[in-house]
Amino acid sequence: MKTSDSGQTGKTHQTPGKTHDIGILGGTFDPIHLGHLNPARELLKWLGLDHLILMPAAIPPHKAGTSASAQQRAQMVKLACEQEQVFHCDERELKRQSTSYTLDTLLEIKKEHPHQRIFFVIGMDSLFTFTKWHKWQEILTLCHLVVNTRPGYELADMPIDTRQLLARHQVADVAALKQNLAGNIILAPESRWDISSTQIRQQLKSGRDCQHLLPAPVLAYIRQHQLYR
Ligand SMILES: Nc1ncnc2c1ncn2[C@@H]1O[C@H](COP(=O)(O)OP(=O)(O)OP(=O)(O)O)[C@@H](O)[C@H]1O
Ligand SMILES: O=C(O)c1ccc[n+]([C@@H]2O[C@H](COP(=O)([O-])O)[C@@H](O)[C@H]2O)c1
Repeated sequence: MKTSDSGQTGKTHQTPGKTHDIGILGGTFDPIHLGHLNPARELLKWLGLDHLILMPAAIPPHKAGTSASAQQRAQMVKLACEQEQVFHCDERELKRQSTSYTLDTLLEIKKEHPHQRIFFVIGMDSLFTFTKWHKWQEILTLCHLVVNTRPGYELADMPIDTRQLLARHQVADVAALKQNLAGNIILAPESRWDISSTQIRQQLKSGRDCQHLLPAPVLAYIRQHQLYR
């Protein structure tokens, strides 16, 4: 598949008559799994997007390390995208030689698309640490945050910082979100997928079956390259 200068795969990004809003799901994707893809697919319709960008992090800011290399993780994301036209892989973070800060990525995208609204999609676990992210206030000047529910991370258990963040930035519905270019947080409808990359890595290591947890081509790649053993 062709890659454009921005590092994005060569699929069409904007369909005439459809929204030009940009949706991005960033992740370590070590490996990408159905807990990423299933809620992401449901979000498309809800947000009125025609596609979603999957952005593999080369050097994830808050993780001690990764098991698969950045190239292998990106390759698995690309395999997942080949299966579904609504997902596009953007490899720009792999091209930077530094920590994959979301702010840097958003600044680049905003420069390329100054008038487009950006929805940055995260899971509830990421929301709970968002106020520890690099220059998080500045991130909120560039995008809206769209938060997926995630088993094990309940609203009732949210840290005080997150509670205060939501008090200032949360909106109740997509119509309200679309009144602003950036700065809001919205909680997506309940979509519970009790799947994590950690769980998959552990299951693969102990020889257990994972085929119900990730796309078949991704599992085939893992086997072919003997990852997570
Ligand atoms: N099952 C899930 N439901 C909702 N969001 C998820 C789920 N799994 C991951 N996410 C979100 O997707 C983004 C990327 O996650 P990441 O690639 O770190 O996967 P992970 O399963 O959390 O990995 P690990 O277990 O290695 O920490 C994060 O914002 C995370 O919150
Ligand atoms: O910019 C930051 O400080 C920052 C801190 C933690 C996570 N992120 C981004 O959030 C996304 C999910 O991260 P992770 O570690 O849960 O895979 C991914 O795109 C990361 O680059 C970004």
